[in-house]
Amino acid sequence: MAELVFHTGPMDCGKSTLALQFHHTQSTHGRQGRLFTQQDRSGTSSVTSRLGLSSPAIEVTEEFDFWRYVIAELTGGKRVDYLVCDEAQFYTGEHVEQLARIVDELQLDVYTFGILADFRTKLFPGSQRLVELADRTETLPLGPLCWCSAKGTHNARTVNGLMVTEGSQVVVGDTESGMEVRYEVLCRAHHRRRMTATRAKATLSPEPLPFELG
Ligand SMILES: Nc1ncnc2c1ncn2[C@@H]1O[C@H](COP(=O)(O)OP(=O)(O)O)[C@@H](O)[C@H]1O
Ligand SMILES: Cc1cn([C@H]2C[C@H](O)[C@@H](COP(=O)(O)O)O2)c(=O)[nH]c1=O
Repeated sequence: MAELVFHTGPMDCGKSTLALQFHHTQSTHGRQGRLFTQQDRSGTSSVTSRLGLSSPAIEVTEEFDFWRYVIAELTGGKRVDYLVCDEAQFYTGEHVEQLARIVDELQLDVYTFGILADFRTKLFPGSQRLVELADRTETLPLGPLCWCSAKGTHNARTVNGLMVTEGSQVVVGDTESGMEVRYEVLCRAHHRRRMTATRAKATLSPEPLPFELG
């Protein structure tokens, strides 16, 4: 049975690396797939991993229709066995519905990769629809650590090291330090308390209590 799978986890947990590995492994076993992305950090139509791997990909614009694309490929005599879709959080609900139709009616495997929630802990529309429709949602086992060494689970957006909680849902960016606007993965407790690494360094040494008074 073909499957729609959603591989998720916070930023910097290895999703794009796994997407490229899936594509590579399947293609070396004679299967023919297509790689998709939307607004990759590199600014190019490609899937890029922080491990240095990258591969050209088809850009999923708002108007892009996965169903029409696959039907056109198949009726044009091309072979399509599976789809690998990175940055799927940015896809629309309609995109995800098209992917589910491809799985059900064409029996093609669709492997999607993306973060679940934004910097305010709200689900992205594409991720929400994937959780609703996917046959399986898999959380990647490894991931970045919060500055306190707990497992990093929540994506924070920071400006000069301070966490912000207002702004556009989509601002393409990275977790690299040294940038004015960047992302930092925190544990839930420190995300709730807006305690980024910079703020922790400035205010806590060592952290006096595991909770806030008042
Ligand atoms: N130099 C390195 N050596 C080993 N692993 C690395 C190195 N640089 C990055 N990584 C791994 O790559 C992961 C990020 O991979 P990436 O596919 O870009 O993540 P995502 O797509 O989830 O944002 C990091 O969590 C880390 O485990
Ligand atoms: C939390 C959050 C992230 N983004 C952007 C930042 C990156 O461009 C991607 C995530 O990429 P990764 O491969 O998982 O590292 O999403 C955003 O636009 N809004 C957010 O709230």
